[in-house]
Amino acid sequence: MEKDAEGFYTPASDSKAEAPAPAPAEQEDTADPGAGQTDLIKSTFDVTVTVGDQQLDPNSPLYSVKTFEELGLNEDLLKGIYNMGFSKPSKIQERALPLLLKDPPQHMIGQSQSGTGKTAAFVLTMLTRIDYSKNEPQAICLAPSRELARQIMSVVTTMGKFTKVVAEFAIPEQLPRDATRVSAHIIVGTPGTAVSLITRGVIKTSAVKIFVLDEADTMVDKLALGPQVLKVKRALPTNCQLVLFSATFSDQVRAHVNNLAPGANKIELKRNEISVDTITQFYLDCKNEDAKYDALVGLYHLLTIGQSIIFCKAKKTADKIAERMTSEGHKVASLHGSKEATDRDSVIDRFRDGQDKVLITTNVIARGIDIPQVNMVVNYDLPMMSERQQEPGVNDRLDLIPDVETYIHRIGRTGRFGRKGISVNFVHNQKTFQDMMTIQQATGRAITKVETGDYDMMDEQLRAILKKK
Ligand SMILES: Nc1ncnc2c1ncn2[C@@H]1O[C@H](COP(=O)(O)OP(=O)(O)OP(=O)(O)O)[C@@H](O)[C@H]1O
Repeated sequence: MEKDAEGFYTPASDSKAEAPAPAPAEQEDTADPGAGQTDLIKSTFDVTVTVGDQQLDPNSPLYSVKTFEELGLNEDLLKGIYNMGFSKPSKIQERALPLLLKDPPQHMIGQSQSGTGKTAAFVLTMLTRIDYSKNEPQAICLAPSRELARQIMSVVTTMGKFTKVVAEFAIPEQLPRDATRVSAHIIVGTPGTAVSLITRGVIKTSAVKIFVLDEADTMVDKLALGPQVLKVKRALPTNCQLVLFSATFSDQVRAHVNNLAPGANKIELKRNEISVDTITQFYLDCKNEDAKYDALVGLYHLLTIGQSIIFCKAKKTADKIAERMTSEGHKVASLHGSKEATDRDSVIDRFRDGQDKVLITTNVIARGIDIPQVNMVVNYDLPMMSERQQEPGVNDRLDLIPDVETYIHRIGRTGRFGRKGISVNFVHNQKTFQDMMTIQQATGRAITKVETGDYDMMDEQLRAILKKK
C-alpha cells in the first residue's frame, strides 16, 4: 500500500485491485452499499441491564459527573435525548461534546469502547451545528456499511424528533434515479454513493460545516473506502469541522487519521482499555475445519436463548452454513454484501425486531451495529487480514495475519452499553489457535476453553444475562 499527501492509503501504483487482496480461495466480504429505509423497530426482548450502576462507577466508560444539561445542548435536543430514555451522558459523551460544540469549531478524533455511545456524541453535534432555516446540506456523515448508515439515520431522526431536521440517505437505491438536488440538512451514507451524488451535483457541499466519519479507522484504512472518503473531503469547504470516531485506531492508521484532521482534539484509549470487559470470551477446539459446522449446530440451543451473530470470513461460507442449517430444520438468517439492498434491509430489520434469532454474516456488520439484545457472538472463522511483507530484492508477499481491530468490533456487537455478553471462537488447528492467541495477547483479555458438548457454563451465563423482567 502507498499513501498520498493526506495520509490516505491508496492502491499501490501497480495494483489494479480496488480492495485488499482476498484471502486464499475465498473473497472476504468487507462492508458497504445496498439501499432502502424503514424505521428501525424496537425489540420486544427484555434483557437485564445494569447501566444505572455502571454509570455511577468512575472506572466504567459509562460514567460521567455531568448531566446532559451541562454539556451545552439546546432544549429540543435534551427532549430528544430524554425521550430515548437516556438519563446521564457516558464518558465519551461527557468528554467529547464540550470540545465538539466549541466555537470556532475544532476537529475531533475520538476513541471509546464499542457500545459506549459515540453515535449520540456526533449526532448531537450535527444537530446542534445546523441552521434549520437553510434548506441545504450542512452535515455529512459517512459509515462503512449500508446497515450502519441506516442505523445512524434512525438515531438522527429519533434524537432530532423535536427539531426541524430533514435528513437524507446517500446509500444505493435510496434516492430516485432522476433526483437532481438534495435539500436535506444532514446526509447520512456510504462513501461510494456519497461521491457519486456529490460528483453529479445532487448533493451540494458548499454549505457543509461538519463531516463525520464513523468507524473512521476503517474509512481511511481500507483501499476501497479511503480514496472515496478523500474525494468527499476535497469537495468540502476548507473550514469544515472533521469528526472522526471509532473504538479502534491501530498505530498504523493513527498517523493517517492525524494527517486528515490536523490539530484535532483527541480522546484516546490505552491499548488495554479498548476491549469491553462485560464480554466473556470462550473458544472451542474443533477437530478440523468440517467439525466447525457440527460444533455450531451443537451450540444452536445456546444461540437461540437470546440472539446471536455468527461471523464467517466469506459470503460463500455464510450462505453455505445458513442453507445447510435451514435444510436441517434450524431457523437462521444470513446477511452479506452480495445480497440485494432490499433483502439486506429486511434481514437486518427482522433480526433487530427479534423475529430471527440467529444471524450468519460476514464483516459487513462487524462494526457499529447496535442491537442491544444480542448476547452471543460466534467467530466461526477468526477475522484475518492481509499484510504486505516487503523484503529487499524479493517480490512483495501478502501474509494473512489476525485482524485484532476487526475482532474487537465483532465481539463488540454484544455487551452494548454495560450489558453482558459472551463470544465464542472456533479454532481447528495449530495455526488458528496461534492466531487466536495473538488476539488474546493484543487485547489483554482471557479467552477460556470450552469442551465441545460441555456448554453448561455458557448456558448458565446466557440465562443469567437474559433474565426476563
Ligand atoms: N447516555 C446514554 N444513556 C443510555 N443509553 C445510551 C446512552 N448513550 C448511548 N446509549 C445507548 O447505548 C447503545 C450503544 O451506543 P452506540 O451505538 O452509539 O455505541 P458506539 O460507541 O457507537 O459503539 P460501536 O463502537 O460499536 O459503534 C445504543 O443502544 C444507545 O442508544
